[in-house]
Amino acid sequence: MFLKRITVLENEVERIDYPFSIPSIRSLKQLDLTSNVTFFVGENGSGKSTLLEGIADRCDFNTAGGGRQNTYDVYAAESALGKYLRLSWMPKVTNGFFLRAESFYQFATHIDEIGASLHNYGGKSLHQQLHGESFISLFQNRFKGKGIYLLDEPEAALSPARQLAFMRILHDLVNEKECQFIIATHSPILLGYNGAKIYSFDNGEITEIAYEQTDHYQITKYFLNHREKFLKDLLEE
Ligand SMILES: Nc1ncnc2c1ncn2[C@@H]1O[C@H](COP(=O)(O)OP(=O)(O)OP(=O)(O)O)[C@@H](O)[C@H]1O
Repeated sequence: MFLKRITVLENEVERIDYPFSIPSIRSLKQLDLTSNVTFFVGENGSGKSTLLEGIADRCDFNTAGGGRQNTYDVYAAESALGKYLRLSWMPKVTNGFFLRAESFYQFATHIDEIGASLHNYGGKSLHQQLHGESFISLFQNRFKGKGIYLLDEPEAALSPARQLAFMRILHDLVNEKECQFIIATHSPILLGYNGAKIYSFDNGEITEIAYEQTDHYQITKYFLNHREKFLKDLLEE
C-alpha cells in the first residue's frame, strides 16, 4: 500500500459551491485507506468521481484520465477539489494512472483479447481457465506494477464475465506487483472482491460499509431471488 490517508485541508473558502455543495465532500475531514483495494459506492451524484478526480489531481495524473506522462487531446477539466486535499504516502509512489469510464471501451478490448476463453465459460473454474501471468504481461502497458490506480466505474464497458476477468487481474496485480487500487463502482460483482474496504458516499457522509449492507448487493440479490414479485411490485402498482 502506498496512499494511506486523504485529508481535506481547512481553508478560508466558504464551503457552499461545488465541490463542497456535495454533502459527502462537505463533511469529509479525513479518509484512511487500509486496504490495497478501496471501493467508493453510493448513489449517482453522491461525489465518488469528484473525490477520485481530486486524488488523481494530487497524484499529478491527467484528470481527463491517464498517468503522469499521458497527454490526451481530450479536455482535462481542472479538479475543483484537488487543491483542498493532502495525500499521505508511505512510501510515496508516482507510478499509476486515472482511468475514466470513457477510456474503458479500450480497456474492454484488452480484456476481450486476454479473456477470450471467458466466452466459453461454462461451469469450469475461472482459475483453471485464466492464467494471471498472461493477464499481467498483456496489461504491462497499462498497469506497470507498483503504483496507484484510480478507476472510475470500470464495469461500464465490461460484461459480467469480463468483470470477473478484471477481478482476476486486480487480484494478481495486488498480490504480485504491490498495486493499490481505488475504484468507484456500481458493480455488485466487483464490490464482492475479498479483502476490499468499501466506503459509502450516501447519507451525506463517507463511511465504511460491509459488502452485504450495500444497496448494490441487497437490491441485486433480492431481484435475482424474487424477480417475479419484484417486477410485479415495481411495475403493477
Ligand atoms: N464541474 C462541476 N461543477 C459543478 N457541479 C459538478 C461538477 N462536476 C460534478 N458536479 C456535480 O456534483 C455532484 C457529484 O458528482 P460526481 O460525478 O462526483 O458523483 P458520482 O457519485 O461520481 O456519481 P455517478 O455515480 O453518477 O458517477 C453531481 O450533482 C454533479 O452534477
